[in-house]
Amino acid sequence: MNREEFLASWNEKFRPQEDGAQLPPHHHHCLGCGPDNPHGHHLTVHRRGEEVHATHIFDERHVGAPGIAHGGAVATVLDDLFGYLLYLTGGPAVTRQLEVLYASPVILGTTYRLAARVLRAEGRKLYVEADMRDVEGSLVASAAALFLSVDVTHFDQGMPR
Ligand SMILES: CCCCCCCCCCCCCCCC(=O)SCCNC(=O)CCNC(=O)[C@H](O)C(C)(C)COP(=O)(O)OP(=O)(O)OC[C@H]1O[C@@H](n2cnc3c(N)ncnc32)[C@H](O)[C@@H]1OP(=O)(O)O
Repeated sequence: MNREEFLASWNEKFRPQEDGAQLPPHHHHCLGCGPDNPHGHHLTVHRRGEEVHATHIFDERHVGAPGIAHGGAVATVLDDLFGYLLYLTGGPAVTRQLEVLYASPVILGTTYRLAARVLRAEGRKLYVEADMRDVEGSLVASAAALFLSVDVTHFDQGMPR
């Protein structure tokens, strides 16, 4: 996909998304949500009111200590979920700062529920938070991040020359 096609597909994704809708992946090879990335998490995310929700099971590709998800893999999923809030706020932004609290080990092969929301927006700054819970509702991890809105030309930096 060249730059123009990529840009067109991204603009299409920013159309208003109905409550309950499954939101589109950032792109097909995104580490968090791209369906065509064999190393990725293949996150599936829905809009729930002013939040975005996902259910996720970490597997052997994400192992840190035996049987337990790597903290970086957990951070990846939380960061990517934040990237879905951009469909609600309506424009591209990137992570400037990310803080993760690991409340308890994330066990491979276990279902977790994630939710993220915008706390506040100040100019280009978007303050967001997320939590990840087990099916009983106990908190296993939470995250807070600052996203900064960017012009689409930001993504030109990664385009093949
Ligand atoms: C061809 C097109 C295709 C499009 C296709 C799109 C695909 C879209 C995929 C998305 C997928 C998402 C997936 C998950 C999200 C990632 O993973 S995003 C990837 C990881 N993040 C990055 O790569 C970002 C790397 N960092 C940067 O590029 C630059 O630092 C940034 C974020 C653009 C900011 O640069 P900058 O604009 O020069 O920022 P700067 O002027 O220093 O600061 C701006 C303001 O923020 C304030 N600020 C900065 N840091 C802080 C802080 N920690 N606390 C408080 N204030 C702060 C500054 O004081 C300043 O305030 P003002 O002076 O304006 O009042």
